Amino acid sequence: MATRIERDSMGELEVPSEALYGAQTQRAINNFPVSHSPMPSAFIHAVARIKLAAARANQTLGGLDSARGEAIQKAAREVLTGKHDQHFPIDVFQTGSGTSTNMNVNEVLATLASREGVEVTPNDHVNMGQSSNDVIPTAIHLSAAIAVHESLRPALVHLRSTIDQRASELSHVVKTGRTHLMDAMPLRMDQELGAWSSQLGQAIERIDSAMKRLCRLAQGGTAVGTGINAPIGFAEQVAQELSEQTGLMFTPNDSFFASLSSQDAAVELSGQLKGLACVIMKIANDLRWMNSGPLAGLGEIELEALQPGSSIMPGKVNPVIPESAAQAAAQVIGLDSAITVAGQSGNFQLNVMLPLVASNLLTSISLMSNTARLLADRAIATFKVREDNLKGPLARNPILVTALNGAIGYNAAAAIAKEAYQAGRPIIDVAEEKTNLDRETLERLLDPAALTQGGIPE
Ligand SMILES: O=C(O)C[C@H](O)C(=O)O
Repeated sequence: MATRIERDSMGELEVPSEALYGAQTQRAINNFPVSHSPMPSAFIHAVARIKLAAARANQTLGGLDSARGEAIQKAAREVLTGKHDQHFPIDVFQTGSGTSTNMNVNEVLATLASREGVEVTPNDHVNMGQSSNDVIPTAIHLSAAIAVHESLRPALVHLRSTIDQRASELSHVVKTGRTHLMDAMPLRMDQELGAWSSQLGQAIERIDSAMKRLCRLAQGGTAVGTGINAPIGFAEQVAQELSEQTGLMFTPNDSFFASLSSQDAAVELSGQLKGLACVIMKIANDLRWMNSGPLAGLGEIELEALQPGSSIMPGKVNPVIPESAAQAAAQVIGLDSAITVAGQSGNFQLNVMLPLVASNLLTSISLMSNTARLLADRAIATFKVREDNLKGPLARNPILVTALNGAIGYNAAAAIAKEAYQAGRPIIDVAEEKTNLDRETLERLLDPAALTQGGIPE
């Protein structure tokens, strides 16, 4: 590979000739061959947004001349198109402050900006009025807030409205409820799907609430939180610039010392993503149980056939979308554990597990966004209900006898249920023999559809 010589405060080293980055990035590439996973591009773009906003603020407040300021802004906009993503190769498992990634962006922007015919340096111009210690926590909040706003929330709203649509189409379908996986009292399918919708609605509320804290930024705190080397008004102007860039409402946090040394808002959002993952897991599991069979399972629904299920068993079709969703949910729950540990890693004035928080949070948001759309479009919108399979077990369900508790008492009802179950007979026939309730009364009391309304059967 052709190389060129670059220099930093530690001396000289070789970097690939084509690389837009410089010496500090190359040192980090050499130092951290750990996961071979680079920082997510959404995170790099968030850092570029901060550099763009900082250049504008520095032009107004910090004495950055307009030629350099404009060149840095142009370079940042180019990075935001994604066309230079390959120039940000540093591993997630790097310095805990994310200094390597901050310097990677500083170096690439300085190279691009210098092509405009002005000398722009990574530390003095691109990083002016900033430290990794405020840039990286700001980029965590910014990148996560953008991802929630642009991807996750719309995907969750779409999943919820798809569920609501199916629920209203299926409000006539009555099925056997299950508790402990065992036959229980009946309910309607819109009630069952309505539970998923309500869970999702509340997950969205919790994520919306976490967004408020996420929109408070570290920028302006610089090295330890005092704001050393940043001009007065810098924090406010950067927050204002980022708000204009994104349409979100960012403000400086009330304590930069807290912003630099903690990751509480990221831990909170990750926790809400974990809660969402539990919702997704529940929906995925209900779908696969309902779809089980087609002959020897519950067979209540038929998921759309998307691919051959088996390499050896011809004709087998598996619930691949719920399986994918359940794995994504498991991953989010796992990533949250690492974020929880990282959130505790604030030592005095700096949290030192920031790149891990950034990467895991964005991965979780992306997994949940994509999963919500897949579940909506390739499972929930398209499953068919096997109504005939629902009717038979419903009529024979001995638990319907619960509706007779008021008329004949729990013990008498239990005896009827036991006999109906052992003899495999409809509950109504056994109840007619064993009680003095007439057929008409029993039909009314044991009507599965009526039993889905709640209240005391009359
Ligand atoms: O990179 C910086 O700006 C500061 C660094 O993280 C440090 O505190 O040592």
